[in-house]
Amino acid sequence: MLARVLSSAVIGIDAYLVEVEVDIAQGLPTFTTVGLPEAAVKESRERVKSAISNSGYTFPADRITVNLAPANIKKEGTGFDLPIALGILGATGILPEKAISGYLFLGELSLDGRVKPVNGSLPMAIAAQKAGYRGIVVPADNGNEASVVSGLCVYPVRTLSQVVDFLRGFCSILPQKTDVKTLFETEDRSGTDFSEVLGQEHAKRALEIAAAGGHNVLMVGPPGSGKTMLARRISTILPPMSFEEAIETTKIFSVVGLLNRKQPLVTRRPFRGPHHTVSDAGLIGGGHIPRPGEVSLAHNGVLFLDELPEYKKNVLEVLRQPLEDLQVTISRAATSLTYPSSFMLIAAMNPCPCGYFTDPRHACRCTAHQIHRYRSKISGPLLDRIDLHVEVPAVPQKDLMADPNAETSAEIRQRVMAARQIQNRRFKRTRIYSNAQMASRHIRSHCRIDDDAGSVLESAIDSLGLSARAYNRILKISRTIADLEGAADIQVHHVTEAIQYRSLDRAQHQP
Ligand SMILES: Nc1ncnc2c1ncn2[C@@H]1O[C@H](COP(=O)(O)OP(=O)(O)OP(=O)(O)O)[C@@H](O)[C@H]1O
Repeated sequence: MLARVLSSAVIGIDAYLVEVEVDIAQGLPTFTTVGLPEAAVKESRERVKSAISNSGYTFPADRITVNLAPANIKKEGTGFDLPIALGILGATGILPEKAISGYLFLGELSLDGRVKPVNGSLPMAIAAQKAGYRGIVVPADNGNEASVVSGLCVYPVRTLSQVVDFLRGFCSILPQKTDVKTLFETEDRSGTDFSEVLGQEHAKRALEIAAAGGHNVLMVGPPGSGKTMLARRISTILPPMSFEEAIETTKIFSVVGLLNRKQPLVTRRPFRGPHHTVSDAGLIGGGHIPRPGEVSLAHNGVLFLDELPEYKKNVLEVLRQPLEDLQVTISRAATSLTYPSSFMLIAAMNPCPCGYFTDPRHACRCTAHQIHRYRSKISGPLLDRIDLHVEVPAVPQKDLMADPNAETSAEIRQRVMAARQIQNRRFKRTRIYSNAQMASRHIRSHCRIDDDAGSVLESAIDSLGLSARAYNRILKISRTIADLEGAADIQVHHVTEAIQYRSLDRAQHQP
């Protein structure tokens, strides 16, 4: 006897449909799973056996063959437990074939028959909806997440026997619905605000420009000057996430199993701050079947690397691909997966190994050679992908008084959003979204400067010893500064301000 049950599995952040075929034939009792199952899928037979028996059904003492089709893709995870169990119950005649068809099933089984949550239920629900299924049966703990998808009935279940009763028509299950709008409205803005950062007007202005143009930033300053504090507040001035962005980021969190079950949609831009001991696999993703790393978990949000020179050289080098391509491809012998990784990089470092080179209140103990060696840990190509360099000096005592007139994140965000709207119009019908992503040809057409601004820029390059690669960076930042002002043309004062944000190019020439 043969039964077919539909399920789904994830590749990267997208799901594909899997047909679970169960054949029961007379013979010595065996249980074989074919179709490239990984260890967790092979082990499912033990869980399925106990779950069926402990739910009050008879487990057949026959030869059972389970085939997971398509057979050429590796299957991993525990989500096939429920469909395999239903297939066995279908093949033994407990469940009529008609009852099973039209639904997609996923769920891990515990030995007593409870249905436990699995990773990736959001992409699987999207796959079910696209394929036109009438419903998806998911573990109750995944119900919130799957019900974010509109146009699909999501049936949350707690036990195997509840699923069987539902399919046999002995009980009904109310489809779960989530009003996606409320997820955006009830969003907690985390309680942090730019107005809490005292002084540091120059750094705040730089971060506003960075947020407006999607530029990467490197902050340089002594310990305790507020670099971490500033970085943590960046997401409060970025534009709110769109629904599409929220879905993309949520899919990544879903496949890694990091989704908060009560907040099924990531509606707040992620902020990821991996420690400097992170491995290259931890940062960009890896593993036997590649999993997304920190750069993908920061997708549509902020990746904060504190103490940048402390990260291992190979870790900093692998950052170059996601920074350039906004996605990372991880290749393994068996498979090659691509994960999105469009994030804003906010890096921070001390100006020297002891940290106090620019702090008037502390004497710096470092030699010129030590400082040079420390700074040169950040390679030219990486530095090249960071548009803004910002000096964050120690805050003078007089500035450490709460300022009742300090601008709030909401006020700054208004300006950021206005500048983003200008960019949306500018880059309509192109594949780029912000000034930071402009390639040379875009810079040529959108960052034209008049003769006055051109001569200011040229003399800055000569007198400050700026590298040639700084030229395009300065033009991009000038474009964003002009957008923040609502100016159609880049003017001299935009260029003059932008030049200040390439301080490390200068430093390289003055070790
Ligand atoms: N400008 C500031 N306004 C208000 N508080 C500040 C400011 N700068 C520093 N602080 C206080 O000092 C603490 C330490 O700051 P923070 O960790 O941001 O410094 P940092 O520059 O990142 O230091 P480190 O280099 O050691 O990481 C903050 O939690 C905050 O309480």
